Amino acid sequence: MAQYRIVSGSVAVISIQNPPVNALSAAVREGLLLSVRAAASDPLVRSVVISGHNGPFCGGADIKEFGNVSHLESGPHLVEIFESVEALAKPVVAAIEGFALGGGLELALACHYRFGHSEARVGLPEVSLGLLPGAGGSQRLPRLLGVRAALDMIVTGRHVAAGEALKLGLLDRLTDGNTVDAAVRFAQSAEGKPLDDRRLGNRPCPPLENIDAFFEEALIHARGRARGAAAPLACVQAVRGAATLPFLKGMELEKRLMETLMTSGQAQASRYCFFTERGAARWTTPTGARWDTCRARPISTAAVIGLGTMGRGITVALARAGLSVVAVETQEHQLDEAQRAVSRMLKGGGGVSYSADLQAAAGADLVVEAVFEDMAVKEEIFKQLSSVCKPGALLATNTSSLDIDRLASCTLRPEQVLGLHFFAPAHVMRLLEVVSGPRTSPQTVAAAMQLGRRMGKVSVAVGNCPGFVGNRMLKPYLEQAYFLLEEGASPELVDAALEEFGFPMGVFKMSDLSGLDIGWRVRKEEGLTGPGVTADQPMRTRRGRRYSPLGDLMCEEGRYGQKTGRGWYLYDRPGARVARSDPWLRSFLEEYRERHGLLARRIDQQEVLERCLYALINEGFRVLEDGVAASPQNIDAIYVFGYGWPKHRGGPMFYAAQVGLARVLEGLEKYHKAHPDSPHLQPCSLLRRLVASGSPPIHKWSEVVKGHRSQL
Ligand SMILES: CC(C)(COP(=O)(O)OP(=O)(O)OC[C@H]1O[C@@H](n2cnc3c(N)ncnc32)[C@H](O)[C@@H]1OP(=O)(O)O)[C@@H](O)C(=O)NCCC(=O)NCCSC(=O)C[C@@H](O)CCCCCCCCCCCCC(=O)O
Repeated sequence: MAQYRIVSGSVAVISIQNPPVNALSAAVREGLLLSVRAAASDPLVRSVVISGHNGPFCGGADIKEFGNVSHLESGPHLVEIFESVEALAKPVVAAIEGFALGGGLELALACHYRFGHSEARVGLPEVSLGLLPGAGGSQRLPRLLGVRAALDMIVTGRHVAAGEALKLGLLDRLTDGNTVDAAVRFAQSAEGKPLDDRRLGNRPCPPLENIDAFFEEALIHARGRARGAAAPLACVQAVRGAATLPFLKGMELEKRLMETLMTSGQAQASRYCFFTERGAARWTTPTGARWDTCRARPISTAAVIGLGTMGRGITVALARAGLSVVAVETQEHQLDEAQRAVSRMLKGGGGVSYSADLQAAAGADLVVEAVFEDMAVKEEIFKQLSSVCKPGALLATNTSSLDIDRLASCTLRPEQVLGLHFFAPAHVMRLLEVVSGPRTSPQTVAAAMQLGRRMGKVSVAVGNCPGFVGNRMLKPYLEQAYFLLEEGASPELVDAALEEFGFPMGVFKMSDLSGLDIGWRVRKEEGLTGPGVTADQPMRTRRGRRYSPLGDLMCEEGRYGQKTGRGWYLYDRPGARVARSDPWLRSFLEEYRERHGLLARRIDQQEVLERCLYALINEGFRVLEDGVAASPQNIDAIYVFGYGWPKHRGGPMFYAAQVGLARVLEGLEKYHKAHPDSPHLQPCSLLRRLVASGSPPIHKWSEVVKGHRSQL
């Protein structure tokens, strides 16, 4: 839909009307084209302003139409509309408030002038949807900005603030006032002036020296960052077309590349991630609590207990969300250091006060305990908090795996106790697992979810079990990686397979980064290693199942990863980041295999991927079956935003659907037959039931899950 009105006697104002983001749906495209034609044919109209109704200019093409080719093809095409806008013989001014993104910016590029509000932002983020700007953006933007600046915007998809856009020449003018009024005044002043030179399709791209070398390098750079995603490479190709081909030829190239991307599995996966991220806000718990029926009590003050790395990050995240925070650290020397670190991160005080006394938490609406992962210490703190804090205050623990219900039992307000699993660094990472125990009230979940949103996090409501969702699924993945080393693989081989798949870091590099000692401590607490294990126990079996002591042996050697300069890889010094292969490790693994009578065999990347990923996915099905996650989409959001799962592969559960559930089941059956002592490879019953019911699409899985008792 587009509104059409004439103002000041000669200016046609066309206003895109499709809340909330004024996306270019078929109806909008229809309305837009009709309005442009009306303006062209009306002799009273001497100029045109295009704006967005009620604020935002336009969020781009309607992503909801992308899954359906018949939707895409109904109504006029964007390319055709934008050609008519550019060809209009009357000046057309885009009045950009809020944002002009994707097709929205492409529309503005087809206009002859661009006016922006000083707080607007513009960008071509199609790459993050597995696409390229497919309505002329890849051809017009380089003609306006030059190849370098345009390529940067198109390949990164970043949003550019109005001030920068003005400097780049992307916007012609900024205003702090009413953008449409300013654009109307300007349009009138431009009436009757020549427009040829304002039509970007008529302009050549500003020349660039050593063009071939430039694009070769750009391609190498993009390939290095793409982690297997095709869209960034297609973006480079399209911009190269803009730099080397006449406009219409460039448009043909853009169209060809777009058609390939649009129908790809990667674009489907990226689109799925877009909606999954937003869908997490519409949380439900199988106990009946829902986002739209629970009123959240507002939180305006918070206390953070424990100012180690996590506590500092959480303090920063809460302060940036506008909360008044009291940061408590009972160790005086740590308190000073933490205060300096937090102030540095916040670039000043930022509404944070500090105390060494737990009593300081008395007035807070929410307390986040962030001491180290020790149940006894946490229990003691929760006992104290229960009496110190005001009635109604929520008590949260930042933990990656401990039992929320046990902590709730230490208090007189179990319905107000929950887990907030932040990911390090807590002020940077997007994911927050909001963990409710069996007694946590829906209002408590609602308040935490709302707070997560204020902090800019993708917050996912999950149930209480060891490791919750993310770490619970990570365990079988890590376990298979260790087993593969025992069987003949090297850390380099395993990591290469996972990095080629698209993870930013393979499992062994990740383990070096986070510290091998963390898992060692957890295994000791679980009685899998350490003094509790009697000498007569076989080293490679625990509780009747296969166990790899490799991680424990590494820690006994003092190899904790990057922090000690040695782990699965070698580093130049403790704390250094560049991983090098370590000959010591090679001999260590050889000796280990010899000692345990293990014959090293040739392992290929496919086996690495299948063993590690299928074991993780299998646990994901168990998580669904147990009701610990409300949907496969929630699991995928957790993996994409917290564990580096590549967006262009959609998340583990989406990936399973894309590979084919029958194939995943078959793979698990094969590996379980070969490794019967590894229960994580035994296909779970939900996966079997889904396959038996014909592998329904992912949004229908919940129908098969239904009927199962939930723990959420
Ligand atoms: C805009 C935002 C920055 C706003 O953020 P905010 O936080 O305010 O709000 P939300 O993100 O929560 O969003 C609110 C609400 O709106 C929904 N939504 C947002 N954007 C869109 C959209 N573009 N389309 C549809 N819906 C949208 C969102 O889902 C929320 O609703 P929900 O119910 O989920 O809560 C932020 O939203 C944002 O960043 N949006 C995305 C911006 C973006 O990426 N834009 C680019 C879109 S892609 C594009 O524009 C492509 C064009 O370049 C060209 C298209 C040409 C097509 C040609 C096709 C040729 C191929 C043919 C295939 C041939 C097949 C064959 O061969 O057979």
